[in-house]
Amino acid sequence: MNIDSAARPSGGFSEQPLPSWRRAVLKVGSSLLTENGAGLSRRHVVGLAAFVADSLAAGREVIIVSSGAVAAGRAILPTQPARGAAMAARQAFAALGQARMVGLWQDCLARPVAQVLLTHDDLRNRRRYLNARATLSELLRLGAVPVINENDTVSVDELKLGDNDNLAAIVAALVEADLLLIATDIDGLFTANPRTDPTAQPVETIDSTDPKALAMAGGAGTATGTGGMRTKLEAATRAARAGIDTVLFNGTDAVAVALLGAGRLRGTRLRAGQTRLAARKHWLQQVPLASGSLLVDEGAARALVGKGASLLPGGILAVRGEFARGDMVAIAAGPADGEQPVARGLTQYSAADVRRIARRHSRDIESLLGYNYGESVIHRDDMVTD
Ligand SMILES: Nc1ncnc2c1ncn2[C@@H]1O[C@H](COP(=O)(O)OP(=O)(O)O)[C@@H](O)[C@H]1O
Ligand SMILES: N[C@@H](CCC(=O)OP(=O)(O)O)C(=O)O
Repeated sequence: MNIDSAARPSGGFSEQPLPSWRRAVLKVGSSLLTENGAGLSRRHVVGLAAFVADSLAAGREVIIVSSGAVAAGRAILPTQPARGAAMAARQAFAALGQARMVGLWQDCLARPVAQVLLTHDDLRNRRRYLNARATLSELLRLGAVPVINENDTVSVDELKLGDNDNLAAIVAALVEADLLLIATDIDGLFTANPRTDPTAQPVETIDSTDPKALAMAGGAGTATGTGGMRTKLEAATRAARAGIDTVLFNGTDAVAVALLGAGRLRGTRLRAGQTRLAARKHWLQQVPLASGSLLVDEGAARALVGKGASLLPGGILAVRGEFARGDMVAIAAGPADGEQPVARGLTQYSAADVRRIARRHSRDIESLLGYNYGESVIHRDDMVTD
């Protein structure tokens, strides 16, 4: 690709390698989908969609988190909200504009686009969280492009995620993305908001959790945006906790967008400082144990500890107590008078289900239960050994 880096001023940012990735979440802010608050515009979406299409063609996976529903809806029925009803008006605008926003992505992408609307509740409730994860994996397997937004029409004030930067970080952890790409209307992070401080300097790379980064960030630059740099840095911190790097770049800059496709970043890299697996294992250690537990045979215990294998139903001898799908359960092995803790992990099946599939082959799960959530009861990535 021949990219003329000198074609456009870059706010002082030079080029650096983009961290390598196979699955990424791309967050696109309202300012990139709208033109001065006057409804949707494809101007910047076309370039971002081309980046997505090229990435898919190269065998990568991209999940889009897109804003713009409220801005689109506001332009469809421009009206002043009734006094005290700003929230209801915003929710109504979101309902009006959502379909058009997703339609815009579909217009610009040849692959089928799938609308996914999430609320804070969906992401806090472990069963719904796991189901959202399963749906997104299936969409990716089918070759669709998920376009996610917050379900603004049903999100109540105190439970709202409120900004799509944080939503994108949660989704990145949910789908175990390698990278969170945030497209916005500014070249990257500056030492202060350059729209108000002419001495602001570009920051090309910084640790996501460095308190200096958050101190630099100000609010939104336009009436269309929500949260400004602050929510982007919160999102980077959140992604870092899952071991995911974040990059910020200017989605209005066609050169910066094209560079991404060539594995180059002109913008800010926010480093996670730990690998995804290390972050996940650390997080798993912190999750409280459910009251139930699993007793496994010696062969299964050896496979878990020695080979880092997943726990299959065939190696489970007994189920103690009760737990739900998604709970953290303890795994033990050994004779009744000398059981030893072996590992702990997030179970794909409830206690009642495991009682029915214990000692059986994974291929029998579907016929025994009438459904299946995968061949393992606990996947190795969801497990830490004691
Ligand atoms: N330190 C900073 N560096 C860069 N931009 C900043 C900074 N502090 C505040 N901003 C503002 O953040 C804006 C981007 O956030 P926002 O308007 O919410 O965009 P989006 O719609 O893409 O989420 C920039 O246009 C800028 O005005
Ligand atoms: N869910 C809202 C977007 C909220 C939001 O975070 O906006 P932005 O800061 O522009 O990414 C919408 O679709 O309009």
